[in-house]
Amino acid sequence: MNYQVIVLAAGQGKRMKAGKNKQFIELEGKPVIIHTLSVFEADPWCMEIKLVINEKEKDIFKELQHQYPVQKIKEMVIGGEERQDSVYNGLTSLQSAEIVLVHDGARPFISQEVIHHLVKKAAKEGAAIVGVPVKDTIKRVSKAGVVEQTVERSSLWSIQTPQAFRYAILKEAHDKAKAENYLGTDEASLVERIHVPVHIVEGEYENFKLTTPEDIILAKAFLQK
Ligand SMILES: Nc1ccn([C@@H]2O[C@H](COP(=O)(O)OP(=O)(O)OP(=O)(O)O)[C@@H](O)[C@H]2O)c(=O)n1
Ligand SMILES: C[C@](O)(CO)[C@H](O)COP(=O)(O)O
Repeated sequence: MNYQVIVLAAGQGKRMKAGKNKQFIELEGKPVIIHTLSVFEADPWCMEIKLVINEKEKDIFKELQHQYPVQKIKEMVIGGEERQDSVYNGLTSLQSAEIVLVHDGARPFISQEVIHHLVKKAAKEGAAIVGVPVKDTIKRVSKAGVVEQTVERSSLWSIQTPQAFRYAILKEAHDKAKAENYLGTDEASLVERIHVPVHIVEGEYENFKLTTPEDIILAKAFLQK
């Protein structure tokens, strides 16, 4: 089974407060983005990687590509203002595609096993995403900081990437969102708006997104495991 993947690295990493794009933070001597790309480079099902970058960081990424060559990157794509714009640019740069995955460069611990479950599901159903059941008790809280409700947890999932779709479905969802100025936090939220059922594949808690400084401590601990 084959797929193409859009790997997103064009964000600023503001919440990480590292003074640079969090993709360049080193874990065990290698930048985060290289850890992430290595998973797809090693996966025989992955035919092509579209790496989406910030125009201003082109030279840094070219240097990285020189230092850590990734054969499946045929070209780098320039991202946009919002994550969704970056995905769109990656998507429209694909010449032809059947199954497309979208993955955050900031999730370096995705496993090949989960990717394969996801790709099989997307090939069968058209749309599939990776998630894990929430572990905490979840409450709805008012703006004044008072609990309004304890939400029933059994149907709540924390959603990760990769998210996988038949190309035509993801393109239609993005075109509609663009036309209606809708901004979602993930691809599935756009696909839900064109009424295509999105299937969940249970993933791993290790596939967390490096978002704030504590995540780097966790990532280092995870790599030493
Ligand atoms: N315009 C954007 C914004 C985000 N991303 C990518 O989307 C992924 C998930 O986004 P997030 O964690 O929000 O990353 P940042 O935007 O970098 O972080 P922050 O929101 O803290 O600035 C990251 O790999 C990031 O590089 C992107 O390609 N283009
Ligand atoms: C797509 C995503 O990784 C799913 O968890 C996430 O929504 C994107 O990042 P953000 O932290 O919501 O900006």
